[in-house]
Amino acid sequence: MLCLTTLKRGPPTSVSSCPALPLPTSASMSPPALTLSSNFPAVVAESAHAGLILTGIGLFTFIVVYQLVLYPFYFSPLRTLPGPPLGPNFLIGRFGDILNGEAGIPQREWVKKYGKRIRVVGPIGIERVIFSGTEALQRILNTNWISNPRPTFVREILGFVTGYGLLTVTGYRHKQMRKAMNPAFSIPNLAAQTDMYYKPICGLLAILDRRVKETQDGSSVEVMSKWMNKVTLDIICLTGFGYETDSLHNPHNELAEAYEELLLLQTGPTVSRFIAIFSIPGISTLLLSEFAWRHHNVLAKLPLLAPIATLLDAMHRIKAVSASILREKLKEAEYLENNEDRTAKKDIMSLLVRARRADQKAKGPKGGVSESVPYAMSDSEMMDQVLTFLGAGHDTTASGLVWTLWLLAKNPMCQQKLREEIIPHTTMSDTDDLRKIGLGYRELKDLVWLDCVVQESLRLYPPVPMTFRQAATTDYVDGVLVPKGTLYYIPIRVVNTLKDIWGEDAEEFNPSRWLSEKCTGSTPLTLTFLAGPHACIAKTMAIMEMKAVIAALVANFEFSPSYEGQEAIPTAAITMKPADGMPLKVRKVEVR
Ligand code: HEM
Repeated sequence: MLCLTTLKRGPPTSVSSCPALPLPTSASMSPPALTLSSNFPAVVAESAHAGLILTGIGLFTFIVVYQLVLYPFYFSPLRTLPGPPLGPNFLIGRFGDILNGEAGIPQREWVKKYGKRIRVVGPIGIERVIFSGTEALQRILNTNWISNPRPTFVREILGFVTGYGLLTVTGYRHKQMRKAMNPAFSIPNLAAQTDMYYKPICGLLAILDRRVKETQDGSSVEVMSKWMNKVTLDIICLTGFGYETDSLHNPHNELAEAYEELLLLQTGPTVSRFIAIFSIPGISTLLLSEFAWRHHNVLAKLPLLAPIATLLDAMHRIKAVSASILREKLKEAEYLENNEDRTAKKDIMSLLVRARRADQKAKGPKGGVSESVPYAMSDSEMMDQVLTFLGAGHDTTASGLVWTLWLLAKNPMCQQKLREEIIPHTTMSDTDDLRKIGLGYRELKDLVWLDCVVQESLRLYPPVPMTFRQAATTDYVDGVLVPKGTLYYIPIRVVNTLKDIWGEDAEEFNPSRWLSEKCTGSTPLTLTFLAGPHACIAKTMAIMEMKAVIAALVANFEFSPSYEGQEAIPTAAITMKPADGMPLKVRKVEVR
């Protein structure tokens, strides 16, 4: 047994200085000098080793106790902010509530109880502050947006799945990229694109029609998430790249299959695992390497890392398709230019490729970086944009559509009113008994009740229920000293349902509230598409697309809950999804 004095202070000067050692007998002391001196180096090494281990353990224990208890309780400048008590488990903080609760609802309850400036301690003692006042959010998202970027772990995860494009860049780089991309999302371009929505939409109508007709009672239960994911993927591929996926008719389409696998990874526990893994410095570079791809099968065998293997595999396939889409677009642009063909391709990528060629020409062979010279995206940045459109551009809209259908299913009168508004704008198809719809940008915008329904659904069930920012500098926000490095939890769903903004029925579905907004001309703050320079670049596009899909569906089908007492269970992952995929009963609307 080693004595403590030995461990703490190095080699003992005499045997008796170590009280834990039994006193040697005269027999065992022979020959004393020789025994001591021959063991001495080993004892020294062992003691030093043990000393290091104990110091390490002590230091580690101190750091853990400091991080989990001392800092949040006694030292943090944010400790006086109100908020839910620490725990119940110091290691995960309030993370369990967030993970197990409905998306955005624990936060809403805390804001109701503690007010608009609160502190929540998350895993390993990391504090998050939640500001839900308009001025504080304005400061974080708008006035001081450059000092409050997305945290690294968010950028790493988003970058891995949606490319290192607009969703991950910040500051001047972001300004340049956004400026280059804005024209592709302008209203004239979007207006020119709306007719591209209708091919996938008509495909969906025909599929649902057939499935309903195949049933005996004329009503089929359909998992809405599945169909909305397919139709939105097909639409973004057409409008984004002029690329026909037709995942609606082709269940083994490689893009659709890869995205389905990614969607399955979007569960609270898996996303938290990703957050932990992507917080390790350098990990995304490693995971993006050829080495990681070659060994991803090894990861698949380790239960903790298996989701990473699935992520690598799905992204590998998505990137292969994206690269071929981009190659085609570049070739096509060159061909059209060389042949002086002015045929205007209306998809977003064609516009970006054309704009890039023009900028490259303006820059000249030497290139340039000053603000006066146009900024031209590199090939890899273009590739990142393809991934961004695919990743950010279909899952979100699909989620918005699913929630809108759910709200309509629960509110049959509202659904009927919508149908009555839309049907006069439809024509009967010659080939089947479906109502065809081909509304353009302006007509979709002018359908008042459709607008109210879609806006109200996006308010109540925002597809992205929350996001994060991180203070890059110490700042005063709403009178609170927020230290550098603090995580801001941006409570999108909470702000969208604040009673002091939306009234007593803030948490209820009431599309009529948007009628009065139209009369007064002022729209209160909704954060569904965020605000400030990082607000969703495709807000108008997403709303138009949702309107076109909902109008076509409601004109032809009635939607109702699939069983008595059905409740929605919004899960808390990156986008807000119904846990059960949202089965709804679909019945054909009678044609009179
Ligand atoms: C209903 C559908 C959609 C919703 C609710 C939505 C919501 C959002 C939100 C909340 C953000 C900010 C995220 C953050 O900063 O943390 C965002 C950013 C973004 N969204 Fe969307 N989005 C939708 C559809 C789309 C579509 C269809 C596209 C592409 C075609 C798209 C592309 C982007 C991009 C590129 C950004 C980054 C903007 C920037 O930082 O400058 N989104 N979106």
